[in-house]
Amino acid sequence: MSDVVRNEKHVTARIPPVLRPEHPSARSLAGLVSEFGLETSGSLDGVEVTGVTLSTGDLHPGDLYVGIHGAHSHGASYASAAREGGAVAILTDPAGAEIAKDSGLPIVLVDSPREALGEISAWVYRSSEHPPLLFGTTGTNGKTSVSYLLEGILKQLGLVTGLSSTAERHIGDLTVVSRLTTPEASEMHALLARMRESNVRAVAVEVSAQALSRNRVDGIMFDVVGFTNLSHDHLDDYADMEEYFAAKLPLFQPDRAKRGVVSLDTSWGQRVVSDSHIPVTTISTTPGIDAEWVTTIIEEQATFTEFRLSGPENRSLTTRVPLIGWHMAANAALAIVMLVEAGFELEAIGQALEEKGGIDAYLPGRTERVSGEHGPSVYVDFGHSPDAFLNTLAAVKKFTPGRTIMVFGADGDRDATKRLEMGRVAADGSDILVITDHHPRFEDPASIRKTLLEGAHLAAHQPEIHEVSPPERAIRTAVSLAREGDSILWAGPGHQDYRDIAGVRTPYSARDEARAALREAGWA
Ligand SMILES: CC(=O)N[C@H]1[C@@H](OP(=O)(O)OP(=O)(O)OC[C@H]2O[C@@H](n3ccc(=O)[nH]c3=O)[C@H](O)[C@@H]2O)O[C@H](CO)[C@@H](O)[C@@H]1O[C@H](C)C(=O)N[C@@H](C)C(=O)N[C@H](CCC(=O)O)C(=O)O
Ligand SMILES: Nc1ncnc2c1ncn2[C@@H]1O[C@H](COP(=O)(O)OP(=O)(O)OP(=O)(O)O)[C@@H](O)[C@H]1O
Repeated sequence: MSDVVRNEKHVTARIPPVLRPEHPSARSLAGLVSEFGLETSGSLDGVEVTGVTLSTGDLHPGDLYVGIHGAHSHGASYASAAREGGAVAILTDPAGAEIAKDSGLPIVLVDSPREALGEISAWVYRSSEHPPLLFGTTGTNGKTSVSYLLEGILKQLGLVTGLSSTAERHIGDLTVVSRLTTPEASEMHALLARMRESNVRAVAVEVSAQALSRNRVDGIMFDVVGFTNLSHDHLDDYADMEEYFAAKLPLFQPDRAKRGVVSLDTSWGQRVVSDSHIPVTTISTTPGIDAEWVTTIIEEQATFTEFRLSGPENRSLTTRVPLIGWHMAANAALAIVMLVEAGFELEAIGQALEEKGGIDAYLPGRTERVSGEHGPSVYVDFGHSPDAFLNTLAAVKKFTPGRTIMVFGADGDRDATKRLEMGRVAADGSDILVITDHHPRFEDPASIRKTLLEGAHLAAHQPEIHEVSPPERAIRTAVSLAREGDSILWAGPGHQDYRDIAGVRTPYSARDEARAALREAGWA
């Protein structure tokens, strides 16, 4: 029951905690104000700051509470609550200063608190002093995978590592489930400070487009950044693909990163190369694409993909990634070249990997096989875009002598324009399709399913189609239809431990549901 919070109305999954330094050092507020040349009101005498937060829900005594103009309210309206919780001052914009003027807290004024947050948090937490090696990965698909693979290889090279991803944050052996893909800047710098306490030497950070648009990695200089690919997603946040692409680009500029590695597997990669102002090297898995590093698939098995990575000066390495699909080899190769760009010798990487027969990494909910020796193979995956479906279905089909059954739904209150294409790609690549619900949030799940069905009917290939709600029933339907030799791909939920139903985080694990469905069907 430790991951579950009960209240009178609902059972909700616990919101994971923010990782902060255990022994923060106090910094004088007057020092901060003079360092950044800021205007203030109220007395700063003797005020010491030990942390920074954007949210009263995460507040610690000694915090500088930062009031941002949010989508629903102005953070400054919680200034009194922040003071009661032990905040020592508020940093906000002029509108926020007006709102917070009677809170009794000293006010530090900036034009844009979000834009100031990264540098100020870095100063408070001293996180940019002697930083670890920092790797940042962006792109539509593969960010989490590249980050876990980077972390795995760095561990094999003997380093104490850290990870910030959609699924989890890691500090050495400590694991905490994530909230956002990329945490807010105040949380990011707190995380880096905590990592320093644990002697972390290298950190893999997943950087979403939203993070770049919302200043979440400000105050960080990445040693190497990587670009995986760009395809249709997040067009609820961005007007079109051009705008979505433009949101990713700042990561490849000198104020954020020293070097970059860009995959040319989607044509957007070439655009990153042209528009970046840092030294970049290129990589490709696609035959015929002219890149400095080339990945060639050598062998594909149900438990691994073996590939050769060849680069400049006749350097090459052959290794295995413990995952299926060319895209996972592409992710692993990108991670290796990012390490080379950070100064690791390819030969040393090869030797370290050889000791375990390849890359040693566990990626929760990324084409994760949850079935046993007998019965259908069941994979739970985090794919929630047409391109992710395409690649994952192709990988699963390679190891499926029988029929491919796909179970999926779509996010409510997120990019609705991709739903038709998700339905079409899913239908094209499967023999049986079970359309179900994912996180409906505040949308009507039946209307989401209707659009997915319409998309499925647009496909050139028409599988047997079932519409089953909720997903607990859908996976049981899929298992009941499956035979030995068939595969079930359940795309969407991946590692997640809850479903968002009308704003309530209902505890839920697709991996556990799938295992239960198999057991009930006698396939345990
Ligand atoms: C849409 C969006 O960006 N929302 C972010 C925003 O919340 P908001 O604007 O709705 O905040 P609000 O409710 O108006 O409140 C204003 C401020 O008052 C604070 N507050 C509010 C209430 C209270 O009691 N006390 C309090 O302190 C809030 O923390 C906030 O700072 O500011 C919050 C920081 O305080 C963020 O956590 C929150 O991210 C939400 C959770 C979110 O879902 N963001 C999405 C868009 C996102 O970033 N997604 C990407 C996905 C990437 C991928 O899939 O590849 C990601 O990186 O995770
Ligand atoms: N290089 C790739 N190319 C295309 N699809 C991929 C690639 N890597 C992973 N995928 C697909 O995308 C899904 C999500 O992978 P991953 O979590 O690594 O991506 P992500 O960029 O972190 O996604 P998100 O932004 O949602 O966190 C996988 O489960 C798989 O279906």
